[in-house]
Amino acid sequence: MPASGKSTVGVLLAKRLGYSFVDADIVIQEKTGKLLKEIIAEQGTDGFLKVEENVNSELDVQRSVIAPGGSVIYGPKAMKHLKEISVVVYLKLSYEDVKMRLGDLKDRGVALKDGMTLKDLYDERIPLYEKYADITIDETGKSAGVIVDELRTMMEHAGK
Ligand SMILES: Nc1ncnc2c1ncn2[C@@H]1O[C@H](COP(=O)(O)OP(=O)(O)O)[C@@H](O)[C@H]1O
Ligand SMILES: O=C(O)C1=C[C@@H](OP(=O)(O)O)[C@@H](O)[C@H](O)C1
Ligand SMILES: [Mg+2]
Repeated sequence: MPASGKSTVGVLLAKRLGYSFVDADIVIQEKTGKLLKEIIAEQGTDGFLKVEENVNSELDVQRSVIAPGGSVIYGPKAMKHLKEISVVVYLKLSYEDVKMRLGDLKDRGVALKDGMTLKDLYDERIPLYEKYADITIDETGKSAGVIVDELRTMMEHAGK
C-alpha cells in the first residue's frame, strides 16, 4: 500500500545487505522528466498505471532492493517481471494505519480512480498484494528497524 514504508524500509534493508537501492518512483520520474502527480494530472490514473507498469517491467538490476510504488500491483506484466527477478515482499498494514500515514492523497499522487475512497482502494488492493507476495510482514506496532531485522531473517530462507 502507499505509505506502508517500502521506500523507508527498502533503503535500510539495502544498506544492511550491502545491496543497491532502487526506488521505482524515482526511475519513473527520471525516465519521464515529470513528477508522478504531473503524470497523473496529464495522463489520468490509467495513463500513469501504464507508465508505471512499463518502467517496472524493464527494471534490470541485480543485488538490489527495489521499492516500487503501491499501484504497481495493478500491472500484471510488471508483477510477472518482479516475481521472476526478486523476492516480492508485502508490507501488511491496517487501513487505519495507512490512512494516518498517508496525509494528502492528491499531493502524494495516489492512483485513486474517480469516485473511489481510500477504503475502496484498500479493499480492492489487499487480494492483489496477497496474491503476489512471496513474503508477508505484519507491520502493526513495529518500527522500521524491527521490520528490517525480520525481513533479513525471512530473506535468508526465501532462497532467491
Ligand atoms: N515502521 C514504520 N513505523 C512508522 N512509520 C513509518 C514506518 N515505516 C515508514 N514510516 C513512515 O510512513 C511514511 C511513508 O513511508 P514511505 O517509505 O514513503 O512508504 P512507501 O514508499 O511505501 O509509500 C513516512 O512518513 C515514513 O517515515
Ligand atoms: O499506491 C499508489 O497508488 C501510488 C504510490 C506511490 O508510491 P509509494 O507506494 O511509494 O507511496 C506512487 O507510485 C504513486 O504516487 C501511486
Ligand atoms: Mg515509496
